[in-house]
Amino acid sequence: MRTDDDRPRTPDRRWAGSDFQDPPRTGGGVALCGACHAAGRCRLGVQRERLDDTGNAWFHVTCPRDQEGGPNVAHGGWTAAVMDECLGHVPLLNRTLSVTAELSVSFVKPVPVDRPVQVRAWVDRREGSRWYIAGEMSLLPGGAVLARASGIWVARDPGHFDRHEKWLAQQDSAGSP
Ligand SMILES: CCCCCCCCCCCC(=O)SCCNC(=O)CCNC(=O)[C@H](O)C(C)(C)COP(=O)(O)OP(=O)(O)OC[C@H]1O[C@@H](n2cnc3c(N)ncnc32)[C@H](O)[C@@H]1OP(=O)(O)O
Repeated sequence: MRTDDDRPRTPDRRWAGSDFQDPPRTGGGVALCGACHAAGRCRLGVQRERLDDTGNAWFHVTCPRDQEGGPNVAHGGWTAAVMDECLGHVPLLNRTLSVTAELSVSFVKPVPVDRPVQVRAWVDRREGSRWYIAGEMSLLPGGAVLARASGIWVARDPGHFDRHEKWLAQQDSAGSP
């Protein structure tokens, strides 16, 4: 009987012909990752995104109730994931595929669930293939800062995921230690 562990690992047809630099987007302009494409929405609660003409990227986000940690506040993992997602969309909004190499998050205040918050993200600088990106999450409508993040995203060519599949197959064929 086939199990999840021996399913074929080649990317399925959702990615066929994709250049990974122009992923599917929601009506609110939100770029969708693989699992969220299947769900038809960003499961983290990112509802709108846009890049303005000064280089700032703006995101409207609501923490879903199923990401609650303490009473009525977000799990810290949700906050970190949203900052990874939003900051990682900045290269995509500039038509560049990248992956997160480093991410640092400061949790300034608890993030309320079921209440819209805003994330602003921007490029601090670029060096070689590295994008140094920062951002902050703030409460609406007052603008109190809830979280700050910064990190490094590394630009990748579209062969990144194929190379990973080959690397993984090599690991598997090497057998257990
Ligand atoms: C698809 C549509 C979805 C659509 C929508 C989805 C959007 C999702 C947004 C969230 C993004 C993610 O979570 S991505 C998922 C989480 N991240 C990952 O899976 C990444 C896993 N790590 C890796 O693949 C690798 O370690 C890399 C690519 C980061 C680095 O690989 P590498 O083999 O070392 O690459 P290499 O060519 O030697 O180095 C490239 C450049 O990166 C620098 N570099 C390498 N590692 C690091 C590091 N830890 N911190 C800083 N810089 C580093 C090197 O100095 C070099 O700079 P220079 O000399 O070129 O200047």
